[in-house]
Amino acid sequence: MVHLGKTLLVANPVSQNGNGAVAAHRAGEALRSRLGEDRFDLVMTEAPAHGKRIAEESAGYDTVVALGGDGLIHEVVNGLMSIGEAERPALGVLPMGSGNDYARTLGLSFDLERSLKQLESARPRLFDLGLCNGEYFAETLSFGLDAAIALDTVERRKRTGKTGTPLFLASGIDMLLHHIKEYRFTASLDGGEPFESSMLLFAVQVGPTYGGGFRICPEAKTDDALLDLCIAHPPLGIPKAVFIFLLAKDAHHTGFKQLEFKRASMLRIEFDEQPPAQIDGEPIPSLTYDVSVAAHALRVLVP
Ligand SMILES: Nc1ncnc2c1ncn2[C@@H]1O[C@H](COP(=O)(O)OP(=O)(O)OP(=O)(O)O)[C@@H](O)[C@H]1O
Repeated sequence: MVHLGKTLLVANPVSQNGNGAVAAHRAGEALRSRLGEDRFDLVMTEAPAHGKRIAEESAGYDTVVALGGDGLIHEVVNGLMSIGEAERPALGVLPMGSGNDYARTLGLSFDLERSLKQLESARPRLFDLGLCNGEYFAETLSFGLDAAIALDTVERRKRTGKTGTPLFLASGIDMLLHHIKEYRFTASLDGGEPFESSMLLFAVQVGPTYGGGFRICPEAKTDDALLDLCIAHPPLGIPKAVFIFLLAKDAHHTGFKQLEFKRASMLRIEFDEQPPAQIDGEPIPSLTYDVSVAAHALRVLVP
């Protein structure tokens, strides 16, 4: 644990429907006793966007551990990336979200005691980030149907208290049945000739999953300096769309001819009409998206 160095724990007390608060105290006690009083601090986020501001000020630390879900990790990553490389702390994660896609990509347990043990023996590795319209993403950026699902889960969780896969399945089925829509776009990959097309879903992934474990780009690697894309083209009827969506949970969707898989380190997408769009589960509304990979940009602690 000494290898974490001076450590700041940034915890979202409202993550996972409020479980984050108790988990933060437990993790805080464990880390403080192992690292020592003078090498550990804990700050709870007080509102959306606070996690980013805390991380922006973390240059004196060796490690910043985010305890929360993908939303908090997104904020902390963006805060860390505002610090110059030489002073930038490494990122650690204690998963306490409802989707936990980044934690899944890192191979972390969702059980706090186990993830604390994993952090103890973790080693830093340089991982890629995505960058979209000036905002970094750790795992996922997507447009259309899958973004509508991701954004719907936030409202639905408040309404129903559902979390994890049941939450994403409920949102997914509802969006597929009632909100499936085509969007026309012009895209250019790696500075190449722009092409026009239509999509129902367009995912740009650093890691393989989104939506609480849907393996949309199963081959995506976090350190290959490339973004993995999955584009679902119309026509795609509702029954088939539901079928493919369910198959994607276990990465059995890749053979369908409506799905196109690509890799790029840079892309520009212009939509005719603003689609639902999410970046690590948070909305990112626009008509034009300039996306690139920030290769090996962040030291991340992995077991
Ligand atoms: N004290 C707070 N009060 C209200 N919202 C907060 C607070 N701290 C952070 N947030 C916001 O809570 C949102 C959700 O947090 P987080 O991602 O940590 O958990 P989650 O939604 O349970 O998990 P996941 O993103 O994996 O589904 C984030 O957008 C964050 O900005």
